[in-house]
Amino acid sequence: MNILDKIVKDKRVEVDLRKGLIPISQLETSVLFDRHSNSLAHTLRTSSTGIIAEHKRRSPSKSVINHDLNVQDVAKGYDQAGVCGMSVLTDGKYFGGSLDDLLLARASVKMPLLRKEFIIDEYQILEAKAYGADVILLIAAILTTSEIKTFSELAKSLRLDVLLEVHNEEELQKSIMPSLDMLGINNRNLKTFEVSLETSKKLSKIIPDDFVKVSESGISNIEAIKELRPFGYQGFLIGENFMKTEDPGASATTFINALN
Ligand SMILES: O=P(O)(O)OC[C@@H](O)[C@@H](O)c1c[nH]c2ccccc12
Repeated sequence: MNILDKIVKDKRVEVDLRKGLIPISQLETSVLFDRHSNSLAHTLRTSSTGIIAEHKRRSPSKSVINHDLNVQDVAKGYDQAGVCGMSVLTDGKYFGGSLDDLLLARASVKMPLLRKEFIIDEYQILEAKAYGADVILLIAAILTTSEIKTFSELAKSLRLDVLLEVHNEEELQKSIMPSLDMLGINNRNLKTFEVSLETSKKLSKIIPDDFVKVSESGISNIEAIKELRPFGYQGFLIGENFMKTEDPGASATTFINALN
């Protein structure tokens, strides 16, 4: 079993437990459920930098990245740096995150927040809304075409943006549909952890222009961004490069200043 299969197997158990404890009717009464969300796709379309900065304490590929920070400090730092949005990992077992991280980030900043999660059930989309997300991630490698359709349409009905992540042409072909806002090309293969910017370059050619293109993972310098822009990318998702430093916000500021 590869790591992605393991994560999904654990996730199904976790989601069933959550559902048993907190009914959907309770999620819908959250004060955040009626909050007007901010569109990340719109922000990226009008931005000159396109940086989406991630909060990630650890990962299966790198183990510990940073366990010493408060998510609210990281969020405020990223906000001051002028990033377009923040991605908050909410998976606990493999990434050391939680829905509380999302809630605390929401309480700290107004910018678009992405719930970075392995979504396999509609329930998690309602949770995303209830905990203050503006955007959800859907990972094509773990979903069927019909799930992508149902999940993205539910997200749209809640006024959440949808970032659909793919790693190869087959995943892209099975996923393209009008209920998506952004297409994310993951430079990291989630099954083998191999990282290559070539993945973004190669797949850019077959992404229709209606979607905002986001390049994800393994971006560690501004040269990578300059290399990817000519391929039509308007969004760049960066985690470890910022999170491995003592002050991710300051690192994002330096990075963005160098880009301008
Ligand atoms: O830390 P990096 O290499 O900059 O990558 C960030 C982000 O792209 C990565 O965390 C990610 C992309 N897709 C995912 C899906 C699940 C968990 C994590 C991810």
